[in-house]
Amino acid sequence: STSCQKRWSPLTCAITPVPETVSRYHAHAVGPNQCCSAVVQQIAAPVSTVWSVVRHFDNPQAYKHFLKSCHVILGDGDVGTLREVHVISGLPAANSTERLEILDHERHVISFSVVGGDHRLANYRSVTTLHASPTGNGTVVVESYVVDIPPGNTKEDTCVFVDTIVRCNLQSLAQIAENKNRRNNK
Ligand SMILES: C[C@H](/C=C/[C@]1(O)[C@@]2(C)CO[C@]1(C)CC(=O)C2)CC(=O)O
Repeated sequence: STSCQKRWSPLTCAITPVPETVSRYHAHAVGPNQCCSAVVQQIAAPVSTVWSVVRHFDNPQAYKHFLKSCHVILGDGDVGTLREVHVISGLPAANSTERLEILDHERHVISFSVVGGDHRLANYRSVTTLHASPTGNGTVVVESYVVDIPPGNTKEDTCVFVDTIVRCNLQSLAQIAENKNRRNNK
């Protein structure tokens, strides 16, 4: 897996057309007291393997290691389902109530919004899309978000905080998907 966020070279970006799911799903309306960013993670496993992990809205803790538990409080796993997650100790957060906004198994798009909870990221919404790597049979994950800047915080600090958590989550997703891919290929 990658040890840090991999940036595409200008050449790669120049010759790789932007998939329509990137332009369509990662464009966020950002208000004056909000911040927005995106994290890109390369994974050495096929999109189908990565999707088999990230698609389970009721089991984020499978790869999000800041979460210690999750249970569904409403819905059947489709758009509109509500989950409540509980956070490990040590973070400025205890729990969060989150709504599934998009779950597209064809385009490999999952999106959720935070609708409540005891934490500081009000109106957090993220979109995660999976793309087959331009070369080889790996996956490029793009996760973007928009969130209110908490009172007393700067835009930069908010982005650093959220980018750090998202990057950890995607690095963990890479490990899990690559391990699963190795097991599948045994
Ligand atoms: C940044 C985002 C999650 C954040 C949190 O889940 C939370 C909603 C409660 O605990 C956190 C781990 C940190 C926080 O302050 C707000 C990443 C993700 O889960 O996709």
